[in-house]
Amino acid sequence: MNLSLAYLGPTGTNSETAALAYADWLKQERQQTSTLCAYPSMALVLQSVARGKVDRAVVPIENSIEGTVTIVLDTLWQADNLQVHQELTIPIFHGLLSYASSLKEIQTVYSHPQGLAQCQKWLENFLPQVQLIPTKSTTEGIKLLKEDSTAAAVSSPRAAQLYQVPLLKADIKDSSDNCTRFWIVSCDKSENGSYLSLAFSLPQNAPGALMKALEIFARREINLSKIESRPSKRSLGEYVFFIDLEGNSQAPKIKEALAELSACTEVLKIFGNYSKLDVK
Ligand SMILES: O=C(O)C(=O)C[C@]1(C(=O)O)C=C[C@@H](O)C=C1
Repeated sequence: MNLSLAYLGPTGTNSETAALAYADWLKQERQQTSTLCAYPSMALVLQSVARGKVDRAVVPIENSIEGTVTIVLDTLWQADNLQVHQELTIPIFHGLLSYASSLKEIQTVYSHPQGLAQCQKWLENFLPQVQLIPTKSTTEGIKLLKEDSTAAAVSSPRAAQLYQVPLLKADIKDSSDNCTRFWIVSCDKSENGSYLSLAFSLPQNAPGALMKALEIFARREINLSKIESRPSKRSLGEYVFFIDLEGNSQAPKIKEALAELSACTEVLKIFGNYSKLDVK
Protein backbone atom coordinates (compact mmCIF):
# COMPACT_ATOMS: atom_id res chain seq x y z
CA MET A 1 0.00 0.00 0.00
CA ASN A 2 1.26 3.44 -0.96
CA LEU A 3 1.35 5.93 1.98
CA SER A 4 0.16 9.51 1.57
CA LEU A 5 2.26 12.09 3.47
CA ALA A 6 0.90 15.59 4.16
CA TYR A 7 3.31 18.51 4.49
CA LEU A 8 3.25 22.32 4.48
CA GLY A 9 3.57 23.57 0.89
CA PRO A 10 3.83 24.95 -1.67
CA THR A 11 6.79 22.99 -2.99
CA GLY A 12 10.26 24.01 -1.76
CA THR A 13 9.48 24.34 1.97
CA ASN A 14 11.66 22.88 4.69
CA SER A 15 8.72 20.64 5.56
CA GLU A 16 8.90 19.21 2.03
CA THR A 17 12.64 18.57 2.51
CA ALA A 18 11.81 16.68 5.73
CA ALA A 19 8.96 14.78 4.02
CA LEU A 20 11.31 13.78 1.16
CA ALA A 21 13.92 12.56 3.68
CA TYR A 22 11.20 10.52 5.43
CA ALA A 23 9.91 9.12 2.11
CA ASP A 24 13.48 8.07 1.29
CA TRP A 25 13.85 6.40 4.71
CA LEU A 26 10.55 4.52 4.17
CA LYS A 27 11.77 3.28 0.80
CA GLN A 28 15.26 2.22 2.00
CA GLU A 29 14.34 0.76 5.40
CA ARG A 30 10.74 -0.44 4.97
CA GLN A 31 10.47 -0.95 1.17
CA GLN A 32 7.44 1.32 1.44
CA THR A 33 6.40 3.74 -1.30
CA SER A 34 4.79 7.09 -0.51
CA THR A 35 3.26 10.15 -2.16
CA LEU A 36 3.70 13.69 -0.84
CA CYS A 37 0.58 15.93 -0.56
CA ALA A 38 1.07 19.69 -0.05
CA TYR A 39 -1.35 21.68 2.16
CA PRO A 40 -1.42 25.49 2.47
CA SER A 41 -1.23 25.72 6.29
CA MET A 42 0.11 23.74 9.22
CA ALA A 43 -3.41 23.45 10.71
CA LEU A 44 -4.69 21.89 7.45
CA VAL A 45 -1.74 19.48 7.38
CA LEU A 46 -2.69 18.18 10.83
CA GLN A 47 -6.43 18.23 10.12
CA SER A 48 -5.89 16.18 6.97
CA VAL A 49 -4.39 13.34 9.00
CA ALA A 50 -6.84 13.71 11.93
CA ARG A 51 -9.77 13.40 9.47
CA GLY A 52 -8.26 10.40 7.70
CA LYS A 53 -7.65 12.15 4.34
CA VAL A 54 -3.96 11.19 4.40
CA ASP A 55 -2.02 8.45 6.21
CA ARG A 56 0.67 10.57 7.88
CA ALA A 57 1.77 14.17 8.34
CA VAL A 58 5.30 15.55 8.58
CA VAL A 59 5.31 18.62 10.85
CA PRO A 60 8.02 20.86 12.35
CA ILE A 61 8.05 20.77 16.13
CA GLU A 62 11.11 22.72 17.30
CA ASN A 63 13.85 24.86 15.81
CA SER A 64 17.29 25.29 17.38
CA ILE A 65 17.14 29.13 17.14
CA GLU A 66 13.47 30.00 17.50
CA GLY A 67 12.17 27.13 19.63
CA THR A 68 8.80 25.41 19.54
CA VAL A 69 6.42 25.55 16.58
CA THR A 70 3.48 26.31 18.84
CA ILE A 71 0.64 25.61 16.36
CA VAL A 72 1.72 21.97 16.23
CA LEU A 73 1.66 21.52 20.02
CA ASP A 74 -1.69 23.32 20.30
CA THR A 75 -3.25 21.17 17.55
CA LEU A 76 -1.93 17.92 19.05
CA TRP A 77 -3.50 18.92 22.37
CA GLN A 78 -6.86 19.80 20.78
CA ALA A 79 -7.08 16.71 18.54
CA ASP A 80 -7.85 13.48 20.34
CA ASN A 81 -6.51 10.98 17.89
CA LEU A 82 -3.03 12.11 16.81
CA GLN A 83 0.05 10.06 17.67
CA VAL A 84 3.74 10.66 17.04
CA HIS A 85 5.56 7.79 15.30
CA GLN A 86 9.00 9.04 14.36
CA GLU A 87 11.21 12.08 14.70
CA LEU A 88 13.80 13.41 12.32
CA THR A 89 16.04 16.47 12.42
CA ILE A 90 17.26 18.29 9.33
CA PRO A 91 19.59 21.29 8.86
CA ILE A 92 17.80 24.48 7.81
CA PHE A 93 19.34 26.89 5.27
CA HIS A 94 17.94 30.35 4.65
CA GLY A 95 18.89 32.67 1.80
CA LEU A 96 17.44 35.93 0.51
CA LEU A 97 15.58 35.41 -2.80
CA SER A 98 14.85 38.50 -4.91
CA TYR A 99 14.96 40.00 -8.41
CA ALA A 100 16.52 43.18 -6.89
CA SER A 101 20.11 43.83 -7.91
CA SER A 102 21.20 45.03 -4.46
CA LEU A 103 19.99 45.05 -0.84
CA LYS A 104 19.40 48.83 -1.07
CA GLU A 105 16.39 48.29 -3.39
CA ILE A 106 14.52 45.96 -1.00
CA GLN A 107 11.46 47.31 0.82
CA THR A 108 9.55 44.17 1.87
CA VAL A 109 10.59 40.69 2.97
CA TYR A 110 8.20 37.71 3.04
CA SER A 111 8.61 34.50 5.00
CA HIS A 112 7.11 32.13 7.52
CA PRO A 113 7.42 33.68 11.05
CA GLN A 114 9.94 30.93 11.90
CA GLY A 115 12.05 31.88 8.85
CA LEU A 116 11.96 35.60 9.75
CA ALA A 117 12.83 34.82 13.39
CA GLN A 118 15.70 32.50 12.46
CA CYS A 119 17.29 35.37 10.45
CA GLN A 120 16.26 38.20 12.77
CA LYS A 121 19.78 39.48 13.52
CA TRP A 122 20.83 39.45 9.87
CA LEU A 123 17.61 41.26 8.84
CA GLU A 124 18.11 43.89 11.58
CA ASN A 125 21.75 44.43 10.55
CA PHE A 126 21.37 44.52 6.77
CA LEU A 127 17.74 45.47 6.13
CA PRO A 128 16.69 47.50 9.20
CA GLN A 129 14.08 49.61 7.34
CA VAL A 130 12.19 46.89 5.48
CA GLN A 131 8.66 45.71 6.19
CA LEU A 132 8.63 42.05 7.31
CA ILE A 133 5.52 40.23 6.08
CA PRO A 134 4.66 36.85 7.63
CA THR A 135 3.42 34.13 5.27
CA LYS A 136 2.09 30.60 5.86
CA SER A 137 5.35 29.03 4.67
CA THR A 138 8.82 30.11 3.55
CA THR A 139 7.79 29.56 -0.10
CA GLU A 140 4.31 31.14 -0.10
CA GLY A 141 5.67 34.66 -0.76
CA ILE A 142 7.95 33.61 -3.64
CA LYS A 143 5.22 33.93 -6.30
CA LEU A 144 4.88 37.65 -5.43
CA LEU A 145 8.53 38.43 -6.20
CA LYS A 146 8.22 38.43 -10.00
CA GLU A 147 5.84 41.40 -10.00
CA ASP A 148 7.83 43.40 -7.44
CA SER A 149 11.61 43.72 -7.64
CA THR A 150 11.64 45.64 -4.32
CA ALA A 151 10.41 42.49 -2.55
CA ALA A 152 12.42 39.53 -1.23
CA ALA A 153 11.69 36.21 0.46
CA VAL A 154 13.59 34.36 3.17
CA SER A 155 13.59 30.82 1.82
CA SER A 156 15.96 27.97 1.09
CA PRO A 157 18.55 27.82 -1.72
CA ARG A 158 16.61 24.71 -2.88
CA ALA A 159 13.47 26.89 -3.28
CA ALA A 160 15.51 29.49 -5.23
CA GLN A 161 16.43 26.74 -7.69
CA LEU A 162 12.93 25.26 -7.91
CA TYR A 163 11.27 28.65 -8.57
CA GLN A 164 14.21 29.99 -10.64
CA VAL A 165 14.52 33.15 -8.51
CA PRO A 166 17.97 34.75 -8.00
CA LEU A 167 19.59 34.10 -4.63
CA LEU A 168 20.69 37.61 -3.66
CA LYS A 169 22.31 36.33 -0.42
CA ALA A 170 23.03 32.65 -0.01
CA ASP A 171 23.18 32.30 3.77
CA ILE A 172 21.46 34.68 6.18
CA LYS A 173 20.56 32.47 9.14
CA ASP A 174 21.63 33.65 12.62
CA SER A 175 23.45 30.45 13.63
CA SER A 176 25.63 28.13 11.59
CA ASP A 177 24.00 25.15 13.30
CA ASN A 178 20.36 25.92 12.46
CA CYS A 179 18.20 22.79 12.52
CA THR A 180 14.56 21.79 13.01
CA ARG A 181 13.02 18.68 14.57
CA PHE A 182 10.06 17.20 12.68
CA TRP A 183 7.50 14.67 13.88
CA ILE A 184 5.73 12.06 11.77
CA VAL A 185 2.14 12.02 12.99
CA SER A 186 -0.73 9.62 12.27
CA CYS A 187 -3.95 8.30 13.85
CA ASP A 188 -2.50 4.82 14.47
CA LYS A 189 -1.53 3.90 18.03
CA SER A 190 2.18 4.40 18.56
CA GLU A 191 3.91 1.99 20.95
CA ASN A 192 7.37 1.50 19.46
CA GLY A 193 10.46 3.55 20.13
CA SER A 194 12.41 4.80 23.11
CA TYR A 195 11.11 8.39 23.23
CA LEU A 196 7.73 9.47 24.55
CA SER A 197 5.83 12.76 24.47
CA LEU A 198 2.83 13.73 26.53
CA ALA A 199 0.92 16.77 27.75
CA PHE A 200 -1.20 17.48 30.81
CA SER A 201 -3.21 20.16 32.53
CA LEU A 202 -3.32 20.42 36.32
CA PRO A 203 -6.52 20.38 38.36
CA GLN A 204 -5.84 23.68 40.14
CA ASN A 205 -3.24 26.38 40.33
CA ALA A 206 -1.92 25.11 43.69
CA PRO A 207 1.61 25.56 45.07
CA GLY A 208 3.83 22.67 44.07
CA ALA A 209 1.34 21.06 41.64
CA LEU A 210 3.79 21.09 38.72
CA MET A 211 6.68 20.07 40.96
CA LYS A 212 4.66 17.05 42.20
CA ALA A 213 3.94 15.98 38.62
CA LEU A 214 7.61 16.26 37.60
CA GLU A 215 8.81 14.53 40.74
CA ILE A 216 7.03 11.35 39.57
CA PHE A 217 9.67 11.09 36.84
CA ALA A 218 12.65 12.25 38.93
CA ARG A 219 11.96 9.59 41.61
CA ARG A 220 12.15 6.86 38.95
CA GLU A 221 15.21 8.37 37.25
CA ILE A 222 13.28 8.93 34.02
CA ASN A 223 15.07 11.52 31.94
CA LEU A 224 12.98 14.46 30.73
CA SER A 225 14.48 16.17 27.67
CA LYS A 226 12.03 19.05 27.20
CA ILE A 227 9.25 20.85 29.02
CA GLU A 228 7.13 23.55 27.46
CA SER A 229 4.04 25.36 28.71
CA ARG A 230 1.28 26.65 26.46
CA PRO A 231 -1.82 28.64 27.39
CA SER A 232 -4.85 26.38 27.95
CA LYS A 233 -6.90 28.90 25.90
CA ARG A 234 -9.60 28.70 28.60
CA SER A 235 -8.47 31.51 30.92
CA LEU A 236 -5.44 33.67 31.53
CA GLY A 237 -2.80 32.01 33.70
CA GLU A 238 -3.96 28.43 32.97
CA TYR A 239 -1.44 26.24 31.19
CA VAL A 240 -0.93 22.93 29.46
CA PHE A 241 2.51 21.35 30.03
CA PHE A 242 4.19 19.38 27.24
CA ILE A 243 6.93 16.94 28.14
CA ASP A 244 9.39 14.89 26.09
CA LEU A 245 11.00 12.00 27.92
CA GLU A 246 13.20 8.98 27.35
CA GLY A 247 11.54 5.58 27.73
CA ASN A 248 8.85 3.29 26.33
CA SER A 249 5.28 3.35 27.64
CA GLN A 250 5.31 -0.46 28.01
CA ALA A 251 8.37 -0.44 30.33
CA PRO A 252 7.26 -1.07 33.97
CA LYS A 253 8.69 2.13 35.47
CA ILE A 254 7.17 4.31 32.72
CA LYS A 255 3.81 2.51 33.08
CA GLU A 256 3.87 3.20 36.83
CA ALA A 257 4.87 6.83 36.31
CA LEU A 258 2.07 7.39 33.79
CA ALA A 259 -0.52 5.83 36.13
CA GLU A 260 0.64 8.08 38.97
CA LEU A 261 0.67 11.12 36.70
CA SER A 262 -2.85 10.36 35.50
CA ALA A 263 -4.07 10.50 39.13
CA CYS A 264 -2.64 13.97 39.79
CA THR A 265 -3.48 15.70 36.48
CA GLU A 266 -6.77 17.06 35.16
CA VAL A 267 -6.30 15.87 31.55
CA LEU A 268 -3.36 13.70 30.43
CA LYS A 269 -2.68 13.01 26.76
CA ILE A 270 0.00 10.56 25.66
CA PHE A 271 1.17 11.29 22.14
CA GLY A 272 2.85 7.90 21.90
CA ASN A 273 6.29 6.42 21.55
CA TYR A 274 8.60 7.25 18.72
CA SER A 275 12.08 6.60 17.44
CA LYS A 276 14.57 9.16 16.16
CA LEU A 277 15.55 8.51 12.55
CA ASP A 278 19.02 9.12 11.27
CA VAL A 279 18.36 10.69 7.86
CA LYS A 280 20.82 12.24 5.46
O1 LIG B 1 7.93 27.30 5.82
C1 LIG B 1 8.62 26.27 5.77
O2 LIG B 1 9.55 26.11 4.98
C2 LIG B 1 8.32 25.21 6.72
O3 LIG B 1 8.48 24.08 6.40
C3 LIG B 1 7.88 25.61 8.10
C4 LIG B 1 9.04 25.77 9.06
C5 LIG B 1 8.56 25.92 10.54
O4 LIG B 1 7.42 26.22 10.81
O5 LIG B 1 9.41 25.76 11.45
C6 LIG B 1 9.88 24.55 9.05
C7 LIG B 1 11.20 24.59 9.28
C8 LIG B 1 11.92 25.85 9.50
O6 LIG B 1 12.13 25.95 10.89
C9 LIG B 1 11.15 27.03 9.03
C10 LIG B 1 9.83 26.96 8.77
